[in-house]
Amino acid sequence: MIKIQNLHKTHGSGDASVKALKDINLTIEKGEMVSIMGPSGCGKTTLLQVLSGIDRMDSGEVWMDETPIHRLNDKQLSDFRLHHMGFIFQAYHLIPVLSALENAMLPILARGEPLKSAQAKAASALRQVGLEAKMDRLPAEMSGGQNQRVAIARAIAGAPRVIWADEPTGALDSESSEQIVGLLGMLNQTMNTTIVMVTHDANVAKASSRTIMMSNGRIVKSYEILGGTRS
Ligand SMILES: Nc1ncnc2c1ncn2[C@@H]1O[C@H](COP(=O)(O)OP(=O)(O)OP(=O)(O)O)[C@@H](O)[C@H]1O
Repeated sequence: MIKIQNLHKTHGSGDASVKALKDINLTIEKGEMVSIMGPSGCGKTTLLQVLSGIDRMDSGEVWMDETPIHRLNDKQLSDFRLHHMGFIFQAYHLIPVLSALENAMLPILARGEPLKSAQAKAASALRQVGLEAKMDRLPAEMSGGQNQRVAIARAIAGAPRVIWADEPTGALDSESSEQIVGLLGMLNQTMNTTIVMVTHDANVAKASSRTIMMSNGRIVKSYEILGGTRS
């Protein structure tokens, strides 16, 4: 479970400062698939970055199960991210000179696991996303949808508690977008991994079990989605 209490975040300082998050309170249960929506600049990416510990909050509390994310130092945060979180970004963030398999292995190697174990976990994740035949391909040799599937394999290879996805379909055409959303929904159900996803696209949000609407740094609405993956 992720529990967020009285969370505030300001970017910059002085006259140029922007209050990006204002008193966010939210609980996300284990195994939920949650979409965060709202107009440009309302604070969606900032929320994802603060929850995942990529960025620091001004004040408030973020608990992941029994772990107080707000109290961890930089080293503890980076260890926690490596062991318990997976990340998917709009621009894939794959390393161009590495194959699909090598890209998917990276977070596991970064944890200090042996090469063989990293290879086995990455290969299994690539099979789960349907890329068993493309493990040796470089990012430039695959489509956008395939690259995003590699990124998803990289995110799930280490069996994280939560996957943070920032506009995972933002760079894809509608068909690839549908496939990626279907894949995330399937992984959410079969692995019971919590997924928190920022999206502009109401069709993408439909696949989740709950949508949270933000406006001007605040959560203004939260609603369950009938027909979503877990309803
Ligand atoms: N590093 C930064 N320095 C200063 N201001 C920032 C920074 N990052 C974000 N902001 C500001 O904080 C507010 C929230 O930004 P954020 O990127 O979280 O919004 P968003 O809802 O994800 O927007 P979009 O949908 O356009 O990606 C915006 O006003 C933005 O300009």
